[in-house]
Amino acid sequence: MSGEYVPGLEGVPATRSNISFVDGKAGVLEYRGIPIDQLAESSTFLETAFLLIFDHLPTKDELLSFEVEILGHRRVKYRIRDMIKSFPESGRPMVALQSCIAALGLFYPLQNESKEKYAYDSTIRLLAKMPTMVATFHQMRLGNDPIPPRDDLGHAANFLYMLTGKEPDPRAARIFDVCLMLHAEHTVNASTFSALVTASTLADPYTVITSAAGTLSGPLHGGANEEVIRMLKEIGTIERVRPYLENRLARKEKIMGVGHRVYKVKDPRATILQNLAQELFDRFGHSRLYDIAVEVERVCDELLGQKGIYPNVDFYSGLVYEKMGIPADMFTPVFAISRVAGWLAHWHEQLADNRIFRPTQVYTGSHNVEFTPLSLRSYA
Ligand SMILES: CC(=O)SCCNC(=O)CCNC(=O)[C@H](O)C(C)(C)COP(=O)(O)OP(=O)(O)OC[C@H]1O[C@@H](n2cnc3c(N)ncnc32)[C@H](O)[C@@H]1OP(=O)(O)O
Ligand SMILES: O=C([O-])CC(=O)C(=O)O
Repeated sequence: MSGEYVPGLEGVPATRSNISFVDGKAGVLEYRGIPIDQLAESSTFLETAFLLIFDHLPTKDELLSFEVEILGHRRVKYRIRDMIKSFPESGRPMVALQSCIAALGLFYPLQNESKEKYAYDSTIRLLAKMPTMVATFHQMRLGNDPIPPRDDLGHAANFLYMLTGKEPDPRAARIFDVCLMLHAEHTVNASTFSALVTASTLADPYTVITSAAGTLSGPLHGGANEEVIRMLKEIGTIERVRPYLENRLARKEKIMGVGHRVYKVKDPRATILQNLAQELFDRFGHSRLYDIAVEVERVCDELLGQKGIYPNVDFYSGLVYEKMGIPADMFTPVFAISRVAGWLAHWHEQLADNRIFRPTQVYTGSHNVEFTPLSLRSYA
């Protein structure tokens, strides 16, 4: 075994998995072997979640009963709503979501049921309740009562309704459902790795997903979608794109929404999201931020293309969400209500062949250092 330290574990396999596949040079992403563009064209988020978690496309009956079960678990206990009400309105929605997921573990501990039933029920609860908890926090921070889920609306449409208070246009709801599918899974990314590590200790599923959600929130990972919109607004006009990017690079700052550990070409999800953004703008009115984003992509290709840095999934998603009336600080929670499908799939896979994660380190400290009594310590 090599003891070589690899920063960021680049290229180091951390697990064996048959859930998804990425070819970063060809720009290919597959879930259970199915290319992402086929799923985006023909599937739904819940069908894709079933595929990821249960390793096959559901039959009609399987899909119906999965959808019905999720629909039946959308509501959250009034004590969770009370807890959310006590959160500061200015608090970050990802922290609120993380706290809510952890709290689910208090209300739904493993009791007398079999581990298999508990795993299944927890899977349904997390998929069903996370959207409601995200929307509840948003309504409550605005001083409103939470909007209860509507049984006549599908998963995506119901979330948009609970979040914005408006029933979405059916095509907008379908576009949002495709966004959920595109974000559902992506091999051993940072948050999934967190989920695997926590799962490997045999922690309960709510703790596993809490770990993963915390990791997703960072600006180098899922938090980048929010940063992209801020950046586009800060740039403000097409003329300012090049000087803005050049200044940022001169200060050695990253450009948000571009670059990827695995993709060295444009992320296939960014291509689909860009097409969805264009469709939304054609139907519901143009966004000047979209023109700025296209120019940022063009100038980034010029300045960073030779390093293999191109738009990732976080680059165009915020433009789609903004057009749907989703506030910027909700973009990462939206990512989480989708990615929970992938986290759960990896949790199931890890438990099927578990060994606790316990890597090693390259120690760079001293040895046999003599203890200095407090009265003699001075670091001036
Ligand atoms: C859902 C997701 O998680 S998708 C990723 C979302 N994150 C972002 O959009 C944040 C911006 N992007 C980044 O910070 C990075 O590209 C990451 C975190 C995604 C990948 O990081 P790593 O694989 O560790 O790449 P690393 O940071 O080592 O960069 C390699 C080189 O490319 C440069 N680079 C990478 N990304 C960027 C960027 N966004 N802007 C400018 N330069 C970049 C680095 O400066 C470095 O250059 P150097 O070799 O001349 O020093
Ligand atoms: O794979 C990664 O490192 C990040 C990413 O694109 C994702 O999690 O969707």
